[in-house]
Amino acid sequence: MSAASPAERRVAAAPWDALARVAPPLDAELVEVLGGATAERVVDRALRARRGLDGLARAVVAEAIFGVALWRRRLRAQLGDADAPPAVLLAALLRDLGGRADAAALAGVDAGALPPPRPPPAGLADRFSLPDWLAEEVARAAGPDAPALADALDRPGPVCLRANRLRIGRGALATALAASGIATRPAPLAPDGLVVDGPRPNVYGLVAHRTGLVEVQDEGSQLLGALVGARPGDAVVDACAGAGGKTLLLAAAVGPAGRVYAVDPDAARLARLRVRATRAGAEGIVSIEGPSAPPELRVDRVLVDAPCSELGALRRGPDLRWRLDPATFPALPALQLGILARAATHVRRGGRLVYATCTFRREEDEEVALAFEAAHPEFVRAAPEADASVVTPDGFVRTWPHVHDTDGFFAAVWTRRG
Ligand SMILES: C[S@@+](CC[C@H](N)C(=O)[O-])C[C@H]1O[C@@H](n2cnc3c(N)ncnc32)[C@H](O)[C@@H]1O
Repeated sequence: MSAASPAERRVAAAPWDALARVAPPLDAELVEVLGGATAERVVDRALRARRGLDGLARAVVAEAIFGVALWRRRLRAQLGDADAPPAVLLAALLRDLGGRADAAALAGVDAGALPPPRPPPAGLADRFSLPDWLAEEVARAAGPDAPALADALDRPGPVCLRANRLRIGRGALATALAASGIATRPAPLAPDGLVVDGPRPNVYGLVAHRTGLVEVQDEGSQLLGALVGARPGDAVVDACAGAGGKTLLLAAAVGPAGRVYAVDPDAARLARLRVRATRAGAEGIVSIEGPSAPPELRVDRVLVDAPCSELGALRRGPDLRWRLDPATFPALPALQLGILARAATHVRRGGRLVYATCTFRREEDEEVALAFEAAHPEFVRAAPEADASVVTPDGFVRTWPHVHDTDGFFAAVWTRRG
């Protein structure tokens, strides 16, 4: 068995002493999260029901609920009990990953309820608490790096911010954040990105956020937006805009003289996009509800941030892996190829097309890109304008949680023959 991994050490570093001050115990919340409720919402409700808690106790409530949600498979394996009650799983989290001798008392269970400790499991699925199908995907995608990738998916990742160029530059934003006690450093892969150093701040409570100076956006997501290469005055189609993470970046790049057509079939996501656009002062966004833009529209650049299996974004939630249904994956490549081919019709001659996903499944990534190229010789693969560390030998872009400390993204870039 190898030494403790960063994700395992992270559990051991939590301020577990504070759990003694958490009342009532978290049993009901642990039942909810193990039953399939969204971990973040369960934590919110748990904290609202215990308003008097100090900061450390609040932090430990989140660690306990997220920890049991994430590590459930590992804990059951170490207990040798697939039906262990939630409070016993919490005690096992504290003992077997947290290294706490007082685990049973802190978790509020009888010492006799905990079987003797076993050595940590060696297999990828049990050790890193992955469903079997995900362990197979991780092993297939990362080969000998599979334990490192699995470990990175078991950690929340840093908070990455994006300076809204319409309102402020990266350096000035860093100075403003420092004045609010938030230390940052420039994100190496994203020109407008700042990675937060130190404790996770409540970014949404900041004046800088309310006034549209800053967005929370993973560094890899910012990199994808930058690959589009949008310039001031450009017209861009964001073919799968969703709630607008990349739309807002594109709107900042094209500036007041440009246009971003934000297309998505999901009305609720587009509504969120419009609220965010107003806050960001992004006036050139035209939202289009539906599967595609009007057929006659021709633009300089098109981004297809396609719906996908989202395996590269699993560190965003400790419960996500248990809610995904791999039976839905085989239908994705045909959907992705259809969206890509339709969106490509909007690229003017000489214009640029970017296809992106947040997964590391080749079937949704390289294989979709290669099938598109084979059917559309008018699109020529272009060298991505990105740091060499994210460009694959085939000329695609790939970011990895365990290598770049970003979510796992894929991208392909083409130019339409002039
Ligand atoms: C990966 S998400 C987009 C995330 C967004 N670009 C961002 O940066 O925040 C994929 C989006 O594709 C949309 N979508 C689903 N089916 C679609 C289809 N057939 N055509 C176009 N978009 C679709 C979904 O509603 C979802 O918002």
